[in-house]
Amino acid sequence: MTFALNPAHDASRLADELGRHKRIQVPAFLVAPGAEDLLRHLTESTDWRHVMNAGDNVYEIGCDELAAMDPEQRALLDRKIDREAVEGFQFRFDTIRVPDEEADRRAMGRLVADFASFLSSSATVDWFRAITRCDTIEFADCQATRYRNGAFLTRHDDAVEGKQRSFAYVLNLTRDWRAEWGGLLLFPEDETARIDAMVPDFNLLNLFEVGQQHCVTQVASYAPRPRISVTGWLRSR
Ligand SMILES: O=C(O)CCC(=O)C(=O)O
Ligand SMILES: [Fe+2]
Repeated sequence: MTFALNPAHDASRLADELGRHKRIQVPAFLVAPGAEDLLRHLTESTDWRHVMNAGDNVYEIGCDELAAMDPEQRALLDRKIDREAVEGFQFRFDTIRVPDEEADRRAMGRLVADFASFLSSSATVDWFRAITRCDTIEFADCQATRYRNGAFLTRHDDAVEGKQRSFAYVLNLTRDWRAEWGGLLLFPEDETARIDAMVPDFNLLNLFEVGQQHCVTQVASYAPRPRISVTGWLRSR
């Protein structure tokens, strides 16, 4: 599969909106078959890793190992994570990571790695530079994420020393999602009483400037499907 940007995007309108609001949503981001293939590929993938943090440390475990955990140990882990999430930075979700280097992406030989290469190609980087009015962007890093029931990511601002991230992107792939299923991207500093939510949708790109507090609300216990996306940051080297 070769990926292509939807030719109907109006780059200067998107750039104006992003300049004004520091975040935009771009529906129908890819020419549709590319997004369909990516969703199928990720839905069928069996090598997802469950990642979670304890303070500054990140831990991961195969999703099959998580499922096979002793129930008491699992309950302890869940309780610890929930306690930390109350006011701290905490996350738990599933990931498939894509390496940053083009040669390693090729060697990975998977559609999600091809997508990362497409995002980092000179034509797509030029498009991102035009939309963001940020000429320093050189490549996109990339991971697939899957938020199953109970997954979440508390507020944070994506600014990490040395990573040179300018904008975050999230290509949402899940179809027919309902807001009450959770998995909403929120910007909690907007206002205290009333804030906007970005609801997942198929082939919908969210793009936002690094430095804004944001979070992903917990996917409800009753959500019938996982929230699947491909996400990362536009970076310079
Ligand atoms: O999945 C999303 O909507 C946002 C993800 C995010 O903020 C992150 O991975 O840092
Ligand atoms: Fe983030």
